Amino acid sequence: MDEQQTKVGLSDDELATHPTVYAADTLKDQVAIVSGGAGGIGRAIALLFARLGAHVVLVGRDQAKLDALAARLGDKASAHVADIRDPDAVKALFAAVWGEHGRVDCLVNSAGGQFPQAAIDFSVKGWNAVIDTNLNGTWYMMQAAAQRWRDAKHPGAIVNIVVVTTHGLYGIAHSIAARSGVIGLSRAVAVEWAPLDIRVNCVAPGAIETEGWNVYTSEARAAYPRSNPMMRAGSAFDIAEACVYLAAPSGKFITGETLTVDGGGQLWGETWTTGKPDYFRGG
Ligand SMILES: CCCCCCC/C=C/C(=O)SCCNC(=O)CCNC(=O)[C@H](O)C(C)(C)COP(=O)(O)OP(=O)(O)OC[C@H]1O[C@@H](n2cnc3c(N)ncnc32)[C@H](O)[C@@H]1OP(=O)(O)O
Ligand SMILES: NC(=O)C1=CN([C@@H]2O[C@H](COP(=O)(O)OP(=O)(O)OC[C@H]3O[C@@H](n4cnc5c(N)ncnc54)[C@H](OP(=O)(O)O)[C@@H]3O)[C@@H](O)[C@H]2O)C=CC1
Repeated sequence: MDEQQTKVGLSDDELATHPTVYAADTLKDQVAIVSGGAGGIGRAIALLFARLGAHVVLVGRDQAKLDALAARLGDKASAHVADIRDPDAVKALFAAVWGEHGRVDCLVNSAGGQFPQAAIDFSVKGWNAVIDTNLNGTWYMMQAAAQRWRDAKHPGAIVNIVVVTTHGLYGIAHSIAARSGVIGLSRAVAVEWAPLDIRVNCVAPGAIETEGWNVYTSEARAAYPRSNPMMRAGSAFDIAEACVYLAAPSGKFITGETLTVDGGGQLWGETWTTGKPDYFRGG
C-alpha cells in the first residue's frame, strides 16, 4: 500500500444529492442486495438505489462500515455481515433477507478487488485469494439469488461489477482471469436463467475514483485519469446509474451484456497498476 493514502472520490453527501436522470420511484418497493455495499462503488449504488425507492441490503465483512452507512439510510437499508467466499454464509444471508422482506428483486455484486503485482511473481495463495473473491464469491451470490428466485417463482436481475478485460490492465492478471470468468458465466446463465425471468448483466468500470485506489502506488494512480480519451477519472455515481439502468425495467430486454463505463478507455490508452516498465516507455 502506498504511503500517500488520500481521500478520493465523492463524499456521501455529494453522492446523495448528485443530480440523476432517474425518477424518484424507479425502484419503488424493491429489495436490492449490494455486496461491497459500503465500499467506494458499492456505497454509490446503495445510496442511489435507496434514493430511487429500494430497500438496500448492504453486505460486506466490516460490520462498523456497513452499520455507518445503514444508519445514514435509516429504514431504506440494513447491514448484513458475510464473506462472499463462504458459501454457507452466503446461503444464510439469502435466508435472512428473504425471511425479513419476503422478496429480493436485484443483486449487485460489487464486492471484489485485487492487489497489483507482476503476474510472474504471483504466489499460489495470492492467486487463490483473488480468484476466490472475485470469481467464486460472485458465483456463490449469483447461484443463491437464482435458487431463491426459482423456488419463489419471482423475477430477478443480477448486475456484476467486473473490470475491463478487453484491453489489458497490466499488473492485475489474476483479476482479469477472474472477471473474464464472471463475464463468461454471466453470458452462459443469462441463457439458462431466461426461462426463470432472471436477467444477468455486468458493468465494467474504467478508472473510477474511490478509496479502493489506495492499494495502488501514487505513480500508478496519477496515470489513471489519462487512461481514457476523456482524460479524467469517472465517478462512482456513473457506475451507480449504469447499475440502475440494467437492474430497473429500463433493462428489461437486456441480458448477458457487459456495459463498459470507462470514458472510452478500452479503445485508447493503457493502464498499468504497477507503474509502467521502462521497456514500454519508448526511446
Ligand atoms: C481502465 C481502468 C483503470 C482502472 C484502474 C484500477 C483498476 C482496478 C481498481 C480497483 O479494483 S479499485 C478497488 C478494489 N479494491 C481492492 O482491490 C481491495 C483491496 N484488495 C484486497 O482486499 C485483496 O487484494 C484481496 C485479495 C482482494 C482480498 O483477499 P484477502 O483478504 O484474502 O487477502 P490478504 O489476506 O490480504 O492476502 C492473501 C494473499 O494474497 C497475496 N497478497 C495480498 N496482497 C498482496 C500484495 N500487495 N502483493 C503481493 N501479494 C499480495 C499474499 O499471498 C497474501 O497472503 P499472505 O502473504 O498475506 O499470507
Ligand atoms: N474503483 C475502480 O477504479 C474500479 C473498481 N472495480 C471493481 O469494482 C468493485 C468495487 O470497487 P470499489 O468500490 O472501488 O472497491 P472498494 O475496495 O472500495 O470496495 C470493495 C468492497 O468489497 C468488499 N469485499 C471485499 N472482499 C469481500 C468479501 N470476501 N466478502 C464480502 N465483501 C467483500 C469490501 O468490504 P469489506 O471490507 O467490508 O469486506 C469493500 O467494501 C470491485 O470489484 C473493484 O475491483 C473495477 C474497475 C475499476
